[in-house]
Amino acid sequence: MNAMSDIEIARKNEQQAIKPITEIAQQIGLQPDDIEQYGSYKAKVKLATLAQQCVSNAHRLILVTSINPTPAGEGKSTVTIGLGDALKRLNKRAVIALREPSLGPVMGIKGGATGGGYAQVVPMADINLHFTGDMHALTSANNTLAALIDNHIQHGNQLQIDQRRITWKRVLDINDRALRQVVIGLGGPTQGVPRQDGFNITVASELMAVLCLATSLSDLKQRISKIVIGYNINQQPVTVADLKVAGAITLLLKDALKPNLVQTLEHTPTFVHGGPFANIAHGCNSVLATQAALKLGDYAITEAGFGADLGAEKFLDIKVPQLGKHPDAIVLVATVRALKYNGGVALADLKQENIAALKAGFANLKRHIQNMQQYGVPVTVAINHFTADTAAEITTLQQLCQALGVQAVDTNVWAKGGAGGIDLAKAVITSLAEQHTYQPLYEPQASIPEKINAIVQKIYGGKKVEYTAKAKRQMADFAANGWDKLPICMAKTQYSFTDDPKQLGAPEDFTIHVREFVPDLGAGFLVALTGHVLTMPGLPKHPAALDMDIDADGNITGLF
Ligand SMILES: Nc1ncnc2c1ncn2[C@@H]1O[C@H](COP(=O)(O)OP(=O)(O)O)[C@@H](O)[C@H]1O
Ligand SMILES: O=COP(=O)(O)O
Repeated sequence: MNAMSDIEIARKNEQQAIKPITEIAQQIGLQPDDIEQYGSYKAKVKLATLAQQCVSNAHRLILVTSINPTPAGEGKSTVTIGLGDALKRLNKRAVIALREPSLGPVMGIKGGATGGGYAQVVPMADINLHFTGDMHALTSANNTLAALIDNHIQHGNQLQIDQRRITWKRVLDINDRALRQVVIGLGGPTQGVPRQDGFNITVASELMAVLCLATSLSDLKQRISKIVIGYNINQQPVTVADLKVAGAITLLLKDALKPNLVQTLEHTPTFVHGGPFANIAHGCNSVLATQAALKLGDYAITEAGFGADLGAEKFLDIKVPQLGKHPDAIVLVATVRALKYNGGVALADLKQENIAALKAGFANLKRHIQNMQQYGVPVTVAINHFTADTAAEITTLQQLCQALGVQAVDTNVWAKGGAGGIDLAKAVITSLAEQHTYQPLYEPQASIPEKINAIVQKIYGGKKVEYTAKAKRQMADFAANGWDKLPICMAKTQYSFTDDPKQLGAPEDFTIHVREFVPDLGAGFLVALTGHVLTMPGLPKHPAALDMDIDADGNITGLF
């Protein structure tokens, strides 16, 4: 009999075992008045409730990251959920914090963001589709700002905005390459002012990053005020505050700011909030959700997108200063399949045993281990077990990690849920007892090139950085504006330490090419666009949408 799909497992659980969200909230001390229900199984937590709680030093933060992934992903969300369930089985007060899905990957190639197998959060279809409306609120807020910019130009352009230098893009939460470059305002004087524009995917919007880093409604509005939407005819920055619309944009996000509460298949409380990708944005769920997990549980388990060179680096160097707490342990998810892929095996051949390729691809995991150890945080490797993995491959991988002094735990949460993560949970608990001194990668007052060099040389393993003439001009302008003390958010391919998605494994002595910067002053970081990374992905030849369906009774297939 074929294994049940993610959606089938979730549907069976939702019919038989899912608990009312009020019971899940009560598990972590939240009363009905502390939450706003969205149906029986989803809720938002009131900001006033969260503001009344405090983070105890006894509470532990566990960050889950991974090696460079195959296109399908290597199981960070799955392992994060399974680890939370395993800690709960060990009678620990575990609370999970995840990012929320974008419809782009859901309809595209990656699928949802609710874990998989028996390590999932539910209600799975609700969360992966429209959830509590946060993505739609962000899309509306972003595009309302875009409309207000063009309206300002239409009605006299008092701020003398240079329509050739508007950096604020429209967004949609869809992978749609046809919208990357568009012309708007056609049709004559009453239809707007013609100009070139384009769409990003909603999760790449600076408003997503602002929502994920804001710690209150007033902080949200202050951050929104600082957003640079473009430049005037004297090439001076124009902000949302200049347009006097920060209040309106904040108003549109008043509910989206509240963290969403759901549960795992094993009823572990889980906050799912904010969903920036880690290749084109900072890749971390919200500060508010992570703080909620820390305040309401003894063990907060959270994840950051793609490999540790992206999501974890951005968690540690961008989110931690806002969160006010660094991870007490890091779990690095590795899969035999992705290591063989990094060792040169084609996607179609990853199910065949190949010890030599595993050993070759191990260089990728080794670099990620050493990178995370640079921050002074104990690292445990979670081997996310796939059915095709052989005993020889698992043993080889464990021996290679042991030679580095790092424990690699065979983790089977996809197939067994929390029961498959007990060994990992015990290893993490042991690592939490290790004394350590946290060491950020760079100091905030370092220059932009110094910060980027630190990331490229200490994390990516590269040798140098080349900047286009435009990027060099921007760095000079940023220094003149006093923006150069902000952290850097590297926009780079998720498949490689380099900015070439085909360079797998652990390349050395390579150059990173920065083509331009985007100053996200609201979020409080500078985005460095490298290589050909896209902020509006396209759909693949066979998008997941082709395999989706819903029957007359509402039963969904093809969602994963
Ligand atoms: N051990 C496993 N065996 C089989 N499929 C898995 C396993 N772990 C994860 N998956 C599947 O792989 C996909 C990616 O998992 P996910 O946890 O979303 O990865 P990430 O968060 O790293 O992107 C999901 O469809 C999930 O069901
Ligand atoms: O930003 C990407 O996140 P995943 O690694 O969860 O796909």
